[in-house]
Amino acid sequence: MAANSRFKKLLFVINPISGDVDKSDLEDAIAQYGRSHQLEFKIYKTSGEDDFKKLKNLLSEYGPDAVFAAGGDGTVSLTARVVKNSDVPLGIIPVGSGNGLSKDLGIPQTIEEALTLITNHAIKAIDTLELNGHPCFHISDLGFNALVVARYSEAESRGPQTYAFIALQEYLDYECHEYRVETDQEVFEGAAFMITITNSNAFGSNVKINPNGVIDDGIFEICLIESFPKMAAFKIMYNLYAETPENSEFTRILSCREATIYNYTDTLAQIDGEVVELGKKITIKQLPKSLRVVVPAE
Ligand SMILES: Nc1ncnc2c1ncn2[C@@H]1O[C@H](COP(=O)(O)OP(=O)(O)OP(=O)(O)O)[C@@H](O)[C@H]1O
Repeated sequence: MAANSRFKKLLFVINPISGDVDKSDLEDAIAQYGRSHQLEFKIYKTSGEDDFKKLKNLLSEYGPDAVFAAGGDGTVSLTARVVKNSDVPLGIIPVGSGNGLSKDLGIPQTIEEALTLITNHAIKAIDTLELNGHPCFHISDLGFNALVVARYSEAESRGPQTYAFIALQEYLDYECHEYRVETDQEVFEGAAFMITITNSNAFGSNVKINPNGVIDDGIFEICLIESFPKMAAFKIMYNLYAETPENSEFTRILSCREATIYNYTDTLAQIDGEVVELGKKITIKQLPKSLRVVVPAE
């Protein structure tokens, strides 16, 4: 991890709708921080249409020292795709509902504190993943959670209560699906409740699906929750929150450098909070140290 030079010119990507909160305070806070630290900056507000292309153009025209994503995991993922494989680092101001990657990177969770990383930070190069060519910067999964994410994206209200309500409704009738997971180390074949693919540790909800994952070690994890009797759900959840998934006989973590998953029934998949069509054969590739991120100085 490199301690880094001062940023002088910044691009902020603000999602006006993320986390269901008004962003005028955020814009005021950015303007104030910019004034007091003599920063040149631009704000790009996402529209949900063509943002990737517009941001790619803005990145090359404006030439910022860093790009800060102010939104939830979807906005972070959009901005990460824009700066990936460039020298421009990604900063995060967490103003979504989950903010998973920012928590895993130790980024402060208030706007005021997150802004201080502009002037006092380190830069870390992290590994990212691709699932059938779709980039993943935090967590992907197949099965139960992807179904809940799909229903949540269509829900009229947002927030953890809505998510928990949908999860409970879907859980009661959920049937596990059959998969085959081939990694460079081992093979799993059987029914699973969900399969999570990640370099990171926890979902935005703080469920530690992969407590020992290291985001820049060249290795990623496939976390299996195998088919289990409904009565075992509480114990599984307890062990996930307690960071002891190994205490549950229904969870298993495969560490690997590459993998192929056969999703025989083509169950739903989600990548960083967005539902994606991946088909029945999913090839997972790791791209070591392919994204530079702004993190707290040590
Ligand atoms: N101006 C806009 N109007 C409507 N939708 C938008 C707009 N800008 C971005 N979006 C949509 O917002 C979604 C991304 O939201 P994001 O993930 O950042 O916030 P969130 O869902 O509240 O937080 P989290 O992912 O942390 O739960 C994308 O689907 C994107 O298309």
